[in-house]
Amino acid sequence: MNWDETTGPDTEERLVGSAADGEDQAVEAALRPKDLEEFIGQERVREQLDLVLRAARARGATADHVLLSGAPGLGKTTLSMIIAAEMGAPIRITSGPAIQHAGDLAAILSSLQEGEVLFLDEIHRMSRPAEEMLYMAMEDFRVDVIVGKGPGATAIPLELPPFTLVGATTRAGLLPPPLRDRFGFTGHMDFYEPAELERVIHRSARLLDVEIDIEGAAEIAGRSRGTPRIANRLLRRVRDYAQVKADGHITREVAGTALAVYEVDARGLDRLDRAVLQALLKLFGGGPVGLSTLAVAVGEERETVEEVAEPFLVREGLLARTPRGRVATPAAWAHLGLVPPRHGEANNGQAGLFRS
Ligand SMILES: Nc1ncnc2c1ncn2[C@@H]1O[C@H](COP(=O)(O)OP(=O)(O)OP(=O)(O)O)[C@@H](O)[C@H]1O
Repeated sequence: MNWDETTGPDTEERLVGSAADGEDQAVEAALRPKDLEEFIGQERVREQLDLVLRAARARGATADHVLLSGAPGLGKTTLSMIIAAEMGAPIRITSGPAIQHAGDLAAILSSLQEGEVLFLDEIHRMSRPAEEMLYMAMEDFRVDVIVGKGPGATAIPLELPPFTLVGATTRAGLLPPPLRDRFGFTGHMDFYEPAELERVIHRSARLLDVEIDIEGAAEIAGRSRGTPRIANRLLRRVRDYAQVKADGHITREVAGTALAVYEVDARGLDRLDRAVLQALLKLFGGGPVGLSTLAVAVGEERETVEEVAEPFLVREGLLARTPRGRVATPAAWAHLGLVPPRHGEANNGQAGLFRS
């Protein structure tokens, strides 16, 4: 697995990675729901946002600033586009890392039209000076543009048209409180339930003109790690398999066999996830074992194990991070079909024998 110092472990090649890859970007535009009605799941956020937008429309005002928090691929970009569509407003899309200097932000803000939605993805990764400029822009629709340098520098105030900022972040807790407080509405997006992902898959299958039955969609949904982006990606890979190896129709069997070929198991674990679990169970008797030792055992970087594999394993209740090290849960033994060593049994590397 590649490692990029600026962005962390490269997970793009993973079929179950939640970041968008090139193919996702090309297809996602066609699969995005266009209004709140079409947006599946996230009932509470949807209902609250519906009220915020209806009220703003009734007042003839620009909608309040909105903060969306949640893991990648849960629909934050989609929802920002829906906000713009529901308000009949244009949208400008940018991201925190793209704004290196306050001047970059000033250029964007000063070119916004009245009522426009500005979507700022990864807002927690914006530079500090830009962030401070954003405070004033959000509150007073005004920025101070600094002209010149040193003692002779002067701040020229610039009025902005009212706009709606939609900020997206993986964790709202990462935002400085002064920024967080300037959002009128914060929506937290949760992972999706399998039944909701089934609806996402049926909808995407319809749009992609793919035949799929109820059990086929359920099989893909169960392996999609609660994430619509992954559900759509798995659907496309299963469609390929169905076209080449079956009659194009996706059944439970076709989906199961296809995803076995791609090494995505029944719970959505891929090869890396299973390698980590297998090392933990078979080599270390279920732990506790230190992260670095575990990483060496699977031949990966420590950061890859910690940031790529572990979050999902922890979320699934298969692995626990404890002060003494990583520990497998009973569910991990069951998932890999292994028997945990009995209490007091020596951990001599023989633990974790396969059940016959
Ligand atoms: N509620 C939903 N209903 C149907 N499809 C959805 C839903 N949420 C997301 N999707 C689909 O999942 C894909 C990813 O969504 P989106 O790009 O909005 O995620 P994101 O949270 O903005 O991800 P990132 O943080 O990586 O930018 C899109 O193709 C979209 O169509």
